[in-house]
Amino acid sequence: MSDRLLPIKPLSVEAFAPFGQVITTDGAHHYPINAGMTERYHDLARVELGGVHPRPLISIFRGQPYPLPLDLRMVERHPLGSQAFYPLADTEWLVIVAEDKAGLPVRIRAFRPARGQGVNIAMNTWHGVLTPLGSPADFLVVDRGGEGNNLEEHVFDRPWRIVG
Ligand SMILES: NC(=O)N[C@@H](O)C(=O)O
Ligand code: NI
Repeated sequence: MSDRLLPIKPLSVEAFAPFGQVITTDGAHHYPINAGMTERYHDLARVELGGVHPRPLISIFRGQPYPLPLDLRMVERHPLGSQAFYPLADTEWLVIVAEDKAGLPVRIRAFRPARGQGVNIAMNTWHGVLTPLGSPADFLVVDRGGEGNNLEEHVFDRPWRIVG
């Protein structure tokens, strides 16, 4: 039983700003295209592609749900690129991120996105892996491909318990 508890907060643009961007149409710059038949919500997040011969990847992650309370044992980061997740259906899920201090994750946060929200996790930002809740869910993922190692993991000596 972990003695370190982590509350879940609602995801907001402001709270997530140190970790990347919230992908949402709320407040986004948008304009009509295709003779007015389509509205473009433009340039919602900053895709970062670093390292050697980088290229953007578009994938679908079919995530299995995690139970709450959840014992978080590991966070990871991608030193060579950002990673965006957008749910393809109305899904309960968590976004777990942390600040970095001397190469270690600190001040961990757990956010619960609202319907219509996704995230773009900035390059080299500590985060938990994709964490659906309640039922399996598909997410569109945009991240970085190319040469080099783009994954660093940190295993906590004591897990953090994320409570509902
Ligand atoms: N490893 C991988 O592709 N997925 C993780 O990066 C994740 O953030 O879920
Ligand atoms: Ni990741």
